[in-house]
Amino acid sequence: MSGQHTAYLGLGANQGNRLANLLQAQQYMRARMTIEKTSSYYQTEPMGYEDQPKFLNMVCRVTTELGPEDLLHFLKRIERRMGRWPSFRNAPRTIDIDILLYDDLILESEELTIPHPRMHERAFVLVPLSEMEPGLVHPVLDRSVETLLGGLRHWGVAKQCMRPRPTHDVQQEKPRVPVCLSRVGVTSLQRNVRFGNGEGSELFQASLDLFADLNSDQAGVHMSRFSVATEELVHNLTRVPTPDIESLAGNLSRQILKDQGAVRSEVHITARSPLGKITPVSGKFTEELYNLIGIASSTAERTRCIIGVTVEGMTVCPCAQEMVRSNSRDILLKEGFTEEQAERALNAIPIASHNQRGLGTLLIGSDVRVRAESLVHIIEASMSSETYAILKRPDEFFVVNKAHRNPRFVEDVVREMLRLLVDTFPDLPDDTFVLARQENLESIHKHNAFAERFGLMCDIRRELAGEGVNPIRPISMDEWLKS
Ligand SMILES: Nc1ncnc2c1ncn2[C@@H]1O[C@H](COP(=O)(O)OP(=O)(O)OP(=O)(O)O)[C@@H](O)[C@H]1O
Ligand SMILES: Nc1nc2c(c(=O)[nH]1)N=C(CO)CN2
Repeated sequence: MSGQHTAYLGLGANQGNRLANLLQAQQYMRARMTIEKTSSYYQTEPMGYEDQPKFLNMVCRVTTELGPEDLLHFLKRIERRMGRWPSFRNAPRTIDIDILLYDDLILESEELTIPHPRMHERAFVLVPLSEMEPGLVHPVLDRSVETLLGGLRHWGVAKQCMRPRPTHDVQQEKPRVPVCLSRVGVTSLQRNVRFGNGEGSELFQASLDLFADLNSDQAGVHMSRFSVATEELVHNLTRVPTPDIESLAGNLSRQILKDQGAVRSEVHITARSPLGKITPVSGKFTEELYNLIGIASSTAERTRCIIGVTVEGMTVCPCAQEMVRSNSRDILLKEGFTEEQAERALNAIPIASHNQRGLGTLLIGSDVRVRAESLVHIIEASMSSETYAILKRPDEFFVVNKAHRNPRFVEDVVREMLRLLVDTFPDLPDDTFVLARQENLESIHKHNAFAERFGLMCDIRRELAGEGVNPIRPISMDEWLKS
């Protein structure tokens, strides 16, 4: 037999920690099958040999590639691994796993009978099975599980509530330290998210930070329930594709606002995204990963969204390059070159300097849609050189040469990003929020170098046009999101 088969398995335990045994058995089973559905857990009176502790029973539906005999042997090995050794029929056990049904198979061999020869007379099998699939038909008796159960006189089974029931709600209690909190949240929640539309969607690995600002009557309590509610919300909203990262951030923030009765909510999503590129000289295809960023903030009145990217590139230090150049000039003069010859030589060849991996970030808050890929290209073009995941020798030379002909400080990169942004998107409205940031992982220092500019598009445009600086302090991202 090959392919996938559907089987129903009955599990029982009446020794040791019964629930732990049933859960452990399922964990072992997953190595060779997918557990598609499980019933509740039932406390059941022992049948057959009655002088023994009560059982905990459950059934599950699985799919497996194992044939019936191999499945039986696999299950028996799990039973042995869990400390069950052959004993008398119906004896107490740490775990018992029976094959109840296997596709529509009817089989009777020396070691295996399918359907299980006693399943139709056992309430500890039929009750959980009918909870899961009442209409399932016994292929030999040609009756549904529900009908078979109706024919049993004594059941002796009781559904178990496995959830702990706390006597009081700790999260609603007055805190021991009487200080109000401003906001609560969940950070670094890792999820796979889908972006796309009806025609197709792509899977991205994402990290989410979610916050709710508390109003005065909530501010005194803990709100740690937030994390449970939020995990569920994120699970539900990320199962289906969303058109883009800002829509997902917006949907999440609106829902948190509603669910938590918060004054304001804020969601930050970072997703690792691929972008295809061709290497500059060898023409090889490479896939670069960059961080796609979606931020949303919701109040009862409005939702503000920001989209952006963080991209890696390379910068060369202009300051060190100037020192090397001046030193090289002195050497050339000492060697007998004239001032003019030395200058010509220095202009003709690249000059050494230290260089670093730079992280450039551009964030845009606007109702006008900006493609993330466009921002990636703007950031890359603002550094000394873009970098590539794959570099053949000629590409490596190209990147080093380009970077050394194009030295830039972090401040230069930020200014260049803004110049290119304004030039590339002349239609972005004046009230668009912009943040440009460069962080260099310095190679000759132990610290990073950092520069940032945030504010409104109208002010940046005015400055770029040489029309002066707005005397009012530029609006920060936090202020813009809250405005
Ligand atoms: N459908 C089946 N599922 C599991 N074992 C089966 C099945 N049909 C036959 N057997 C055989 O029954 C043997 C005894 O099984 P097991 O030790 O589970 O018995 P038991 O749990 O004491 O009683 P019961 O079979 O009534 O549940 C197994 O070694 C196996 O060869
Ligand atoms: N309640 C209950 N009784 C049993 C069980 C069981 O799993 N539950 N298993 C048996 C032998 O497989 C015999 N008797």
